[in-house]
Amino acid sequence: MDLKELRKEIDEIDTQLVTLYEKRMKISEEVAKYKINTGKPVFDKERENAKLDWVKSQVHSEFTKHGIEELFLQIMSMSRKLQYQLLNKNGIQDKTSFRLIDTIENKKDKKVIFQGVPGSYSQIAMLEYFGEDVDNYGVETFKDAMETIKNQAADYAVLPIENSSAGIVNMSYDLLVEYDNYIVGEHILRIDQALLATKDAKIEDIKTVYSHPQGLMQCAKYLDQHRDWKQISLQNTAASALKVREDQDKTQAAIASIKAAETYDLQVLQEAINFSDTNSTRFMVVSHEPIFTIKADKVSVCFEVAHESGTLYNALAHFIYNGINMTKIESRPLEGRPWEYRFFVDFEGNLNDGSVQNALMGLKAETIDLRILGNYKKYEE
Ligand SMILES: O=C(O)C(=O)C[C@]1(C(=O)O)C=C[C@@H](O)C=C1
Repeated sequence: MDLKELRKEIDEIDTQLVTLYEKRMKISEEVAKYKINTGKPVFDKERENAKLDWVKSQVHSEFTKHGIEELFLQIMSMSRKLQYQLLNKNGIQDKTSFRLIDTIENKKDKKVIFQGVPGSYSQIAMLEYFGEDVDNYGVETFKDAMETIKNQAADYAVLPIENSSAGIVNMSYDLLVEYDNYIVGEHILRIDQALLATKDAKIEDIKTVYSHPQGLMQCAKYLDQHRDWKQISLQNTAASALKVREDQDKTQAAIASIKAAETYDLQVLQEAINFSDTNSTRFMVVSHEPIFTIKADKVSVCFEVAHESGTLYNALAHFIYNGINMTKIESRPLEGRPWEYRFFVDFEGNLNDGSVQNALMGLKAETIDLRILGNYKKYEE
């Protein structure tokens, strides 16, 4: 047979497949109506597994068993998506506990905390976001910040979540899971690390350099040129500046902000020592209240998936099939369960959008412990 004839045969089979697919989806619509009336969940894992076993038993080679399984996974996934859409149209939404408010821009009269001492990047980010005259104070650890917000002793906390050169701040991710606090805003700060020392110090005097591990990492190339310097990690960059000031030892230096040099009356021995000239840190603004505004255009969620082939793929399919743009995915190890992970996903949208509600409904049914971490306005310069 020539190619033309073979393609004609394929076209005939495809015509049947398309007709059958449409017919199947129409029945899925009827199933959705039944489920709307009875409250039965859309996702029926047992039924899907039985179906997959059966279709595999109908074909012969390993290769076609795998292919038919893939095909039916996709078909049933589309069928579920259609059903979630219909449920959503009928006003059956997963009630998120999020409350729509007019604005969080009313930042006056709010008490805001940051982690660290004055002069820290967190404080600078906080002042840029909330304004110079906001009522604020520093707490010692990230956990203290989350705890203070939980107890409502302050309204908002500003914590770093990611640096453009050194990557995510693990602690912030883990604390978002541990606490029922929510992201209500974000701010990006350009980070220019400087080498600070006492007023009488010269570069040749330096023997020890203090900073936050991220500060040391961001300046790795510069520190490589001074291999004889001992590197010591401290709680944060500004705390390193404070140490140098308190010790008044000209062999010590700190990697911190220029603002920290002003705050602690130190000398800037060298400016801009970070290796990336676009070095910046993204901070999150956290509140105890699950609130969002109509202007919010970014959603952060996290979830676990069963340790089975295809589960993450199927979960992420809810973004694709709802036309949602996923902007980030991260994973963090699960405590006590080696080599298992919790996934953190950021995507564009508002909790009021039908497509977002639809995706969340699907995700909730098909993942484990889905948490909506926040819906907030994306940072814009
Ligand atoms: O049988 C059902 O309950 C359906 O909703 C149909 C269907 C399918 O398309 O085959 C879709 C979703 C369920 O998870 C199981 C099966």
